[in-house]
Amino acid sequence: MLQLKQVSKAFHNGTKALSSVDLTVQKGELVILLGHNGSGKSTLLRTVGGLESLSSGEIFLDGRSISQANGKELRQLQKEMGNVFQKFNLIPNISVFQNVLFGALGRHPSVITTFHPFAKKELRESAMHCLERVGLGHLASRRADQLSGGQQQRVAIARMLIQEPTVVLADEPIASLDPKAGIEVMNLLIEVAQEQGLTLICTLHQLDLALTYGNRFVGLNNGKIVLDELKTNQTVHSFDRLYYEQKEILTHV
Ligand SMILES: Nc1ncnc2c1ncn2[C@@H]1O[C@H](COP(=O)(O)OP(=O)(O)OP(=O)(O)O)[C@@H](O)[C@H]1O
Repeated sequence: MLQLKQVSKAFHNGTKALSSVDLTVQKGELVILLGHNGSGKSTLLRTVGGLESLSSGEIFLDGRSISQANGKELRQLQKEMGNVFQKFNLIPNISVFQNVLFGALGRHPSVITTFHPFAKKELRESAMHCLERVGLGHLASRRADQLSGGQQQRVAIARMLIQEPTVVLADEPIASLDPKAGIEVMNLLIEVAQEQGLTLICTLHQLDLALTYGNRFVGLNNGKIVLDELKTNQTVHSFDRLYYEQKEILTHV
């Protein structure tokens, strides 16, 4: 379980990106974070991921504080949280297979044992299994920069899977993709999250896709939570209402 308690974040330039955010996400929930540009979505994900300090408040993963953790504790917590970014962040001039192995560094923290040509058989099998899971086993030896955007994001998902996280933080994972590739990647992300019981927090700008994929919707405006709804039969109607009556608080679609 992930818990944000009265989380606020102000940057040095005075921008208040998050204000008194309270949010509890249960294991296995698929939360879609909505909000217009600058509403605080990325900052929220970065604070949960321990990449950004808090101005006040506290964040817990299964009762352990992320925001108060020391270096070693934070690295342990970060191993349990996988990231998928808008920019795929692959290493361009090495193979797809080696990019996936990079995700295992959290579990096998020695670069030598991870990347040695005779890296542990179990680790190599695991990387191949993750690549096959995202439908790219046949491209294992190809250079990462020779893949399409959709394929690169699949590799990023395989790299996240080998890490064996319990929580996945996905920041606009399909924003760089064309609509068809974007839907394929979202389908994959949701499938693997459901298969493995992962908790997913994903920012999206498209309300229609949010409704398709989320089972809970959290809306941010000016760093504050202004919407928190579970998906029910009524959700579509409530979104219609929110969209037409208060669309400025959600997303410009
Ligand atoms: N490192 C930083 N230094 C100063 N201000 C920042 C920094 N990062 C973000 N901000 C500001 O904090 C606010 C929230 O930004 P954030 O990136 O979290 O929004 P967002 O909802 O993810 O936006 P987008 O949809 O455009 O990605 C914005 O006003 C932004 O300009």
